[in-house]
Amino acid sequence: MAEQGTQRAGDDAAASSPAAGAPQRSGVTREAFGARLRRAMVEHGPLCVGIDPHPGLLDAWGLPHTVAGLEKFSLTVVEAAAGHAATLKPQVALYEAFGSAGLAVLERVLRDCREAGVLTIADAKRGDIGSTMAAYATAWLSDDSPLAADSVTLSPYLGFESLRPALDLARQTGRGTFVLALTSNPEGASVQHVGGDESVAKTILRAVQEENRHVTAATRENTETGITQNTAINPPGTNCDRIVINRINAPLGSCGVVIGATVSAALSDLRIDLRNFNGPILSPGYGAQGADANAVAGVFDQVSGNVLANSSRGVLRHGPDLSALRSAIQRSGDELNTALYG
Ligand SMILES: O=c1ccn([C@@H]2O[C@H](COP(=O)(O)O)[C@@H](O)[C@H]2O)c(=O)[nH]1
Repeated sequence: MAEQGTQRAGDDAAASSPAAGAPQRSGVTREAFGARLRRAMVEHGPLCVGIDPHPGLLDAWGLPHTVAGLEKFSLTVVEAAAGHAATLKPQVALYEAFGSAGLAVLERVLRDCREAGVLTIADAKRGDIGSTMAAYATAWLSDDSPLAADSVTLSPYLGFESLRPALDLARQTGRGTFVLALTSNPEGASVQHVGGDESVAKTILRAVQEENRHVTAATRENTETGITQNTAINPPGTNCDRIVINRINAPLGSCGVVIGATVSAALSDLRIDLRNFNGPILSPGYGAQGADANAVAGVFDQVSGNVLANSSRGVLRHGPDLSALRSAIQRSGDELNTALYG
């Protein structure tokens, strides 16, 4: 993990103080997740590679359905993706399926990512009443936990404020959260699309935006004054739209959302305006679920610089050969770069 910077753990672009009442941690100095993610996206582009060791993929890779097979699969993905994608997202369920030995493999994966400097999103989709939520928060977001990741996915359907222990601990330890807002699966509509103009999804987006309120002023200032061109994505001389350049460089909050690349119709039906959204948007649905890079760009045209598009099976099917897998990751990253940043 890149533990650069000398800010107090959890500080974002502008000052923010740890929420009162949240547990104090060991005080490792770590730059805020939003800032670390922004840098990773500038350096490596908007691709998140999912580590989803499905039984069918283990078969396709010629690996046994054992803990050894799980480990070989996972570490191959880490090796192929490190330095070629902004983040890695292990799907926690597929490790839990192997019991405690599977979780030990996940601990190793998270540790290896940290050592390789790759940011992680533990896709655990946790959500519970506040007192239990505190234990989930400790597991995924505290410095001392063997399962600590850079960020974790959260389900707000016990009420957004039930997530408070995780939101606060993430801020204190310089980690991040991704809250489910509009998931990529069709069944999500029966909960998330309810409420018309005041849909459940819109309420979640508003709550997340409020969590990141301290980045708004900095973003506006950045857009008005102009900023350094992102030379990794837009080499000097590239004729790019200045707004896109600014979006790519704009500060990101550390609290993000999950919005599927498959929900374009819902975004317009529910009249959701993402223009001022100030956090990262993790977008599954690219690849195996049918959305291509242009579809991702179309869904998020107002906020392209905030998008982290996940592909799991779409790239994983190119393994087990390391160079074939890495090439697939690079191809996906390149097509997303072109589609989202022009
Ligand atoms: O709305 C959501 C939230 C999470 N996911 C997860 O992302 C990956 C997608 O895998 P693919 O193979 O690229 O389809 C998987 O881990 C899901 O649990 C999602 O798909 N949609």
